Amino acid sequence: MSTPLFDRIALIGIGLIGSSIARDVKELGLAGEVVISTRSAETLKRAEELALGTHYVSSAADAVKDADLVIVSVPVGASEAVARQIAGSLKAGAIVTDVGSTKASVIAQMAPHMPEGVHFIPGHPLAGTEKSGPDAGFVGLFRDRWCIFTPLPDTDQAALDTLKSFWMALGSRIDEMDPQHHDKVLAIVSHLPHIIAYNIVGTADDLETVTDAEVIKYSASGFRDFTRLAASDPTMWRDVCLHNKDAILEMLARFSEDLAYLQRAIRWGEGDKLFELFTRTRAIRRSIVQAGQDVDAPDFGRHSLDAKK
Ligand SMILES: NC(=O)C1=CN([C@@H]2O[C@H](COP(=O)(O)OP(=O)(O)OC[C@H]3O[C@@H](n4cnc5c(N)ncnc54)[C@H](O)[C@@H]3O)[C@@H](O)[C@H]2O)C=CC1
Ligand SMILES: O=C(O)C(=O)Cc1ccc(O)cc1
Repeated sequence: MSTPLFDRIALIGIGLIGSSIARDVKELGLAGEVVISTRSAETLKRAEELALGTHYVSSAADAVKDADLVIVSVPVGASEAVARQIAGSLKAGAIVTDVGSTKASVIAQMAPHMPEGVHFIPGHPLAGTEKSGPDAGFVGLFRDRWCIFTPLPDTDQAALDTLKSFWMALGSRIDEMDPQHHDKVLAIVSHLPHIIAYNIVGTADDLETVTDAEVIKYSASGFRDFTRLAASDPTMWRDVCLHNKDAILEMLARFSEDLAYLQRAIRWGEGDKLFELFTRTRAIRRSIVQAGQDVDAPDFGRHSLDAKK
């Protein structure tokens, strides 16, 4: 148990990410009170059954009253609606943060509504799974994972340090980035892989000459990896695509060009070109593994870590 960092934390949205934060806060004793609010009554009831917080309220505005830290964990397209709901009830000096997968759009949606004296600090934990909802969260999700902050130019350093201490208490490694740069980096390392996964699984489903039953029966582990990503939450990923449009389209254009190069090399039997690319990409995988960031089957790996405690 740590000393509480905050008297009262408000969690707006209690799905995979919000509920994982709640579980860590409870396990580590990081807050005196944890007030939970979410859009649907059914999810709020489930959060209460799981005892994720200390108070459960249907209104986001009521939830943030007197909160020292407010964490918004909703699909990025809902950011503005939440900012509007909470703006008038925030306590002076409160820290408001989010966990959204895109940053420029979340800032554009939320910052204009934040009152003077409230510290709005956008954040993004690079940790998750393909699952969603309050049952999907677990203790330790953020351990040894990066959490990237994209502070605004006038961000208060003391508030930023406090927020960093919170995420470090959850075990995260901390980085800071410009929001536009964040959105480009994430477009290639996270958003494109999901889009490619949705696409390849869709293509397999549409084939006339190979049945769905054969795809399921004979799916090799490479295809299975894609199906895991392609099982990710449709609302969340629709919002990511719509709210990081420019960076995703830029990366997709590069990707399509490179795919055409590969297609041509296969057509013309240019084995040396294929061999050169496959050798280069193998080295990237090896450096990821060497850096200790091999995160195969992240959810199962994490659960087994927890089970050993
Ligand atoms: N799933 C993942 O692996 C990761 C997700 N993220 C980001 O975290 C955020 C939350 O994602 P998850 O927890 O995975 O989603 P989730 O679908 O598990 O949970 C979303 C929660 O938001 C609530 N919600 C939706 N619209 C709302 C509204 N207008 N007002 C209040 N509550 C609302 C839902 O009731 C639910 O409790 C998203 O912005 C996502 O981009 C960040 C890192 C990883
Ligand atoms: O499940 C996976 O492999 C993920 O990549 C999880 C994830 C999804 C979205 C994020 O913004 C960060 C992490």
